[in-house]
Amino acid sequence: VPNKLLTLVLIHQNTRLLLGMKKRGFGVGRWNGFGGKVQPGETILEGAERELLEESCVRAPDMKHIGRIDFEFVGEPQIMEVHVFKATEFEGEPAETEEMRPQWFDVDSIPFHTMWPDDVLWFPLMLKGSKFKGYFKFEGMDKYLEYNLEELDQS
Ligand SMILES: CN1CCN(c2cc(NC3CC3)nc(N)n2)CC1
Repeated sequence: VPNKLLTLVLIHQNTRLLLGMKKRGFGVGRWNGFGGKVQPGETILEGAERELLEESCVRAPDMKHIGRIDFEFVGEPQIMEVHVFKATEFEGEPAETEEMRPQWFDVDSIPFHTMWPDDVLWFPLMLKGSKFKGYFKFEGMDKYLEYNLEELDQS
């Protein structure tokens, strides 16, 4: 079964990080970056740009691909392949949409208790500018059984 291609965009400006409260669908009730499914005929980057605009009303032309995390769920054959992007600049004003309610957080007070449980493990890599590759095996929505995370050489 081919992987499900998904995107996740974080906007990290100095000491603040833009997150959105997911208002419906997968991950509802958790703070996260912005993203969604990659559509046929678009690149992963185009998908990330499209979802960011749809979900937050901002554009981030400088977004860079910084990582990939594969998520397996016990009992589910399709792996979720999440491509993570980070941007520092953005155009427009973050605004609430049907999907997301945006809010700025200080990087020292990220609400990990109301986020996906994997985030506390890889957000530090994202914040310090590392490139990374990860794998998590989840059982249900709140627990992972296994994981690995590696920082990749930037050289
Ligand atoms: C389109 N979205 C983007 C974000 N994404 C996830 C998933 C995730 N953990 C996986 C166990 C679910 N953790 C974060 N931070 N984001 C799922 C798909």
